[in-house]
Amino acid sequence: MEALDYHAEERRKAEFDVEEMKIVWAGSRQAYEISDRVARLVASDPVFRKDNRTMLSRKDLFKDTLRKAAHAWKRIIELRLSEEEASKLRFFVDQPVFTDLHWGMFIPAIKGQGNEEQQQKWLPMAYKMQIIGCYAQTELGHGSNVQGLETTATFDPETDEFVIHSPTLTSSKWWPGGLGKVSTHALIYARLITDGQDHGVHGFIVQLRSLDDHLPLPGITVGDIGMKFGSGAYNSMDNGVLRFDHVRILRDQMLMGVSQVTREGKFMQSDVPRQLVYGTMVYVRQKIVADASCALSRAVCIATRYSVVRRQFGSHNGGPETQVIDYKTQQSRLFPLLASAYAFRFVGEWLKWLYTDVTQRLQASDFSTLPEVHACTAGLKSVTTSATADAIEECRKLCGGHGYLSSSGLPELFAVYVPACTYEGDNVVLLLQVARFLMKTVSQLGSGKKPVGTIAYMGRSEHLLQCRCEVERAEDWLKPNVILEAFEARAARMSVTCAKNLNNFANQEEGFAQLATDLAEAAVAHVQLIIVSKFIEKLQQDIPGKGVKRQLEILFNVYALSLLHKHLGDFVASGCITPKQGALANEQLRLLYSQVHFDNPSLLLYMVLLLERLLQSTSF
Ligand SMILES: CCCCCCCCCC/C=C\CCCCC/C=C/C(=O)SCCNC(=O)CCNC(=O)[C@H](O)C(C)(C)COP(=O)(O)OP(=O)(O)OC[C@H]1O[C@@H](n2cnc3c(N)ncnc32)[C@H](O)[C@@H]1OP(=O)(O)O
Ligand SMILES: Cc1cc2nc3c(=O)[nH]c(=O)nc-3n(C[C@H](O)[C@H](O)[C@H](O)COP(=O)(O)OP(=O)(O)OC[C@H]3O[C@@H](n4cnc5c(N)ncnc54)[C@H](O)[C@@H]3O)c2cc1C
Repeated sequence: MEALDYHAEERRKAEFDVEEMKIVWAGSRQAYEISDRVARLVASDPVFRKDNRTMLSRKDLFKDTLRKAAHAWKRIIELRLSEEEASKLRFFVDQPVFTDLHWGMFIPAIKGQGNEEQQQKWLPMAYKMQIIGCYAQTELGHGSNVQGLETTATFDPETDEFVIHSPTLTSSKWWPGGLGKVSTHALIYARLITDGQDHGVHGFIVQLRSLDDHLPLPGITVGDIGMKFGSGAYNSMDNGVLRFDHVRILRDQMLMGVSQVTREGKFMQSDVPRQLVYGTMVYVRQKIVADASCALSRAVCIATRYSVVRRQFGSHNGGPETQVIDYKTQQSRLFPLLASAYAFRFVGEWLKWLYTDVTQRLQASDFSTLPEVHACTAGLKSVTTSATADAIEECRKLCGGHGYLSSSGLPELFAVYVPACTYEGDNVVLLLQVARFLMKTVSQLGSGKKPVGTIAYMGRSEHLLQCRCEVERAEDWLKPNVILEAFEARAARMSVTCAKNLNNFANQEEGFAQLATDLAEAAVAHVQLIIVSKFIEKLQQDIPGKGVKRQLEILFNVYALSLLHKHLGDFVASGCITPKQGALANEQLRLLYSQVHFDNPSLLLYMVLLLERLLQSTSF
């Protein structure tokens, strides 16, 4: 049977309403219709072809990218696409490009950290792309440590200007996307200095290139930092280097939404947390979580199609060989990745709500949820991108030799995706931010301050430290409340144990440094609990369509029990489950794999109905 006929056959065998499942994956009927419409637009437009990407030189790849970006912008204007449709268009064009940073960071930073006048001045030009901006924070010497940045912005009261300067080689801005060739402006993060006093890092809008001839302005040295990981991949982006030699800008080019400098040079810190200067990073981190489910679904789609079609060994009496998807080892490697795509999809939907909620609260000067939002965006960005990067590599291996061919789509997907574990915050550094939040919560347990939201379970830690999971048979692991309690108990015990061990150190900072690995692991346990709990909440919603909810329940159990199996040591060491109960969980997982199998290609293939047309535009 031809591969495509087989797929059609598999779809017909689906035990659930594929059309309704597409809506679940998209988030809503409207979102699905937008995705489908934009996917067809991209797949049918030869300008957006992708099959030649890995064969182009860096220069031709970059020209091709600019051509695509210009064509995309033209189509957005012609078709009057909404911001959501435009964002989908960028997603399906599927090539890192300077507009990611213009729309994804430069504009959000002005909206989040600029005052009203600055938004009115800069946003209309940015929306019309009369200026192109980038987000220039990282330097050669500092990326993770933002407070270590060296670029200076010194106020000159004589002229009512800031002098932007790169005092050292390590203060050179290094990495900003869009900086190397395209951007006319940059959002520069620099040390604000007034009257000899250093007020820490703040944002400044600085013009880099002439709007007439695009040449660098006086005092500006700017260029591209060169080839990056793999051919094609992120080399379509002009990540750049930038140095300032006493460049003067007007005072009103400092973003003044969070803090201000008066005409007299007085520094004014608004009564808002200084960390709002980091707000753009929080915004992108929550977007990256949703993007993880998309990248993961692409890889899993390719690996499943291969696994359904590929046959190897097992022929009897000249009959067909065995489909590799029937091997238990193939299932145990592939199906948890399929389940993870859904898990990340749903937690990404929730995180988008959490971010929208905090944005509304900030407008009312309610900063109460800011710490939790920081912990959730940092932790979920870290856990989902690490898991997705590992999963893409696993999908390559699941496809045997063909997975290593560029035409499979996997090498390029891997090379484009893996920097997500680094940009927008190194994943370990972000886990340590989550750990800081957890330790602060545990330290306040006795204070009467009741933990709420995603950390509410910590308020039940006394119970959780004693509880034993009520599992006597494998099928007991199919109960969401049993799974949830196991994950809560594991996370609570790991955090409380770290907090107790920290008390053995006279100096908290020293303790935190010595216990950093345990703290990072406790952070992972907390974040995985959030993902599990949001999947359960999704299943508690009304989910229409024959068999759809049943399939999602199977995927939930595959996701949770495969994590439990992978981290069994944590669960058993923390006493919440016994080795025997762990074995029962693994037994249940095996049973689930056989259930997922019969629907898996349909589950997968409907997920890629949007992507299928795009995959056909590669040569895979
Ligand atoms: C029309 C066309 C449409 C097209 C659309 C296109 C759209 C595209 C969408 C784009 C999406 C994705 C594109 C991705 C591109 C990525 C490109 C990459 C960009 C970058 O990488 S930008 C640079 C990123 N850099 C970092 O992330 C740096 C990481 N480091 C830090 O964040 C900080 O240094 C730190 C948090 C690690 C430490 O900060 P520090 O000031 O030292 O603080 P601490 O002392 O640790 O903590 C002090 C207290 O502050 C709290 N805190 C810290 N951070 C935050 C925060 N962000 N929010 C709130 N609170 C925060 C911390 O918890 C402490 O609190 P406590 O005192 O404990 O109560
Ligand atoms: C493709 C790509 C695009 C990028 N785009 C932009 C952009 O547009 N704008 C921008 O400003 N930046 C950008 N960046 C830079 C990016 O934000 C930084 O690389 C990132 O924040 C990591 O910082 P770093 O490179 O200094 O790594 P480091 O922090 O030096 O990390 C190196 C190692 O040190 C470890 N480490 C560091 N600190 C600690 C600690 N306290 N405890 C334990 N371990 C620690 C890390 O875990 C890691 O293993 C981009 C980077 C990439 C790869």
